[in-house]
Amino acid sequence: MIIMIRPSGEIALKSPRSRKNFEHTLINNIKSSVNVKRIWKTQGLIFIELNNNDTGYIEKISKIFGIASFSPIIIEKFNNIEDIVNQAKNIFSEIVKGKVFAVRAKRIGSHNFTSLDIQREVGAALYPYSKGVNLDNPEVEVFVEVRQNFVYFYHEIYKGPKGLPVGIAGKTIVLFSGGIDSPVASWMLMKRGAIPIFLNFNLGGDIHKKIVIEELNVLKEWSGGHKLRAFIVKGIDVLLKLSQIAKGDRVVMLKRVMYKTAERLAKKTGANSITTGESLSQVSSQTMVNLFVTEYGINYPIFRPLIGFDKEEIMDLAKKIGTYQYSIKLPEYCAISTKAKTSTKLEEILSEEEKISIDYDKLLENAETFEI
Ligand SMILES: Nc1ncnc2c1ncn2[C@@H]1O[C@H](COP(=O)(O)OP(=O)(O)OP(=O)(O)O)[C@@H](O)[C@H]1O
Repeated sequence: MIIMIRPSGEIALKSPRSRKNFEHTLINNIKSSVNVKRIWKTQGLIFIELNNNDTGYIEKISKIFGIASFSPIIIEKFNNIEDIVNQAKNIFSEIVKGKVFAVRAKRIGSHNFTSLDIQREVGAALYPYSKGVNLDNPEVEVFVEVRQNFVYFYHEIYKGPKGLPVGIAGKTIVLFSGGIDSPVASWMLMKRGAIPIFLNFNLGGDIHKKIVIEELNVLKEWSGGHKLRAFIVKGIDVLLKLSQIAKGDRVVMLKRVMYKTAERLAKKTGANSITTGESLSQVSSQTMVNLFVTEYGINYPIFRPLIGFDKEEIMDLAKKIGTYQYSIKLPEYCAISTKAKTSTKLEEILSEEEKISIDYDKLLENAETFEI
């Protein structure tokens, strides 16, 4: 089985050096995601020959970032247009049976026929098997692409997720709660080529951990075969410390602890950013002023890809990604009691922070780590 893969349009627009690098990463990701016997690249397209025992390849390829679309194809050599017509008849006569169809032809190279000739002649050859031709609204589209002395036949085009290949953008630390939003934020960074390293503060024991792992397994399917690393910190130890400070400040303080731990982890792992699932004004800890106080003094860029999304949009994406069904099982953690103030004061938070003296390195040393 041969698949023709069309990389995201964005890749073709890069400078030759970046393009080569992006295509190289994409090829490696494809090799790590499906069982490939042979892979080659020509004229901006990637071709793979799959080992026959790879089942579910359509679902797998449709989750590799950097791919715009793909088609299972049959490649043949030809001497003249009659060869092409005969081959098309063999391949497609069953497929157009009882259906209204259209032939779409493309041609690259020099030949003594045009793509219109191919459309006309292949159309005429298939017509007797079909229910008729309709170029505007066909039930089946038959594609014939002539490239120099080869011809490609296909009738299916599957969508890829577009974006850029995972790995081209370096690593980001994702503050990963297990709720609906942070898995979506992780997916969006992966879509732009980042490798996520997950940092979770466990606030709900084994149930919390189980949900986090289930979600990571779903995200793994989108990772282009990259290993995903996760760190699970004992969040309960932090909650105990927070009981010393004013109730209304606790949520923002907890977030500061998470950001600061993420900063340490970024240094340790060579990541260049921190990613969160925050969306402006979604809850009281995500007001603009609270985001300002939360990230004050953090020296890494903080990516919040969901900042302008409303909850419904985020939920729709979570369903598409596949994490929603696990996220909704996460219980609300009310252990840090009362809601955050909508407007915490930076000076107050900084002086309270001194009181609680947290050893961030120790939090990481004691974290449970695993790789998926
Ligand atoms: N226990 C946690 N461990 C790691 N990061 C967390 C944790 N809780 C929250 N975060 C980070 O802070 C962001 C905002 O969390 P918050 O609980 O305020 O909002 P949320 O809308 O419920 O987010 P989510 O749906 O991701 O849980 C999360 O998206 C995540 O990036």
